[in-house]
Amino acid sequence: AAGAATALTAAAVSGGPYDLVVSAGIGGGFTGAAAEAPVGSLVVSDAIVAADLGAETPDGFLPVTELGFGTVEHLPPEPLVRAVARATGARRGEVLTVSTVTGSAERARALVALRPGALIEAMEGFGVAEAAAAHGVPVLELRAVSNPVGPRDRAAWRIGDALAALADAFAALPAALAEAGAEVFPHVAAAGPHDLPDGRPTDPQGAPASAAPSPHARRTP
Ligand SMILES: O=C(O)c1cccc(C(=O)CC[C@H]2O[C@@H](n3cnc4c(=O)[nH]cnc43)[C@H](O)[C@@H]2O)c1
Repeated sequence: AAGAATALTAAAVSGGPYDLVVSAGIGGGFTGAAAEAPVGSLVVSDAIVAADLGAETPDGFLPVTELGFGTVEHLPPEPLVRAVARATGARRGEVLTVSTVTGSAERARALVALRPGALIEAMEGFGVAEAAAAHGVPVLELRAVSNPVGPRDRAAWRIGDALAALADAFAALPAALAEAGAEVFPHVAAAGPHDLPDGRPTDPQGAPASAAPSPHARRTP
């Protein structure tokens, strides 16, 4: 989140602001719920949810929104979610941000009871989404399932498989961005294909046609 905030600020100050923030990585897939995400599958967020941001009370968990401040979810643009799900084959659902990796079936059930639309949990998305929201930039979370959510079993983690699925998804992302196009990025479409901040031409997906790295497609820590 700190890296995303810093990169967004630096880009805005230098006159080449980002058009989209993507929080990507591996995560734990919920199983046994109405919808589930098996190991190796991909999930694209239709909501990025801070699942444990709030207060515990004798009567149960209260999200910060019920305490009267803050927010617990950010909603990526629907046309973008649709296009990314189609282009990558990802399941679409809620991506939970937690501060502790879930380690019991009881906690997994509690999370699904709290957020029945949850497909996957990870640790960074909500903070990244907060940074994007502060800059008015749309955000998306894309996760590949490395492990089932539930009793801790490090031997069951399949990080290599998940990262391979994520790399495949990124290869399909430019087509999804082009499909979502003007609906999600009207200012980019209005600027035309030759209007990158440094004047370089773009390819049909809006990426720089040259081999040089794009100011619109940078990675942050
Ligand atoms: O439990 C361990 O022994 C252990 C060893 C290495 C790494 C971890 C992590 O917690 C890595 C967290 C990292 O991966 C994402 N992630 C992956 N699976 C989950 C999950 O089931 N719940 C939450 N986060 C997960 C997370 O976003 C971090 O980037 C643990």
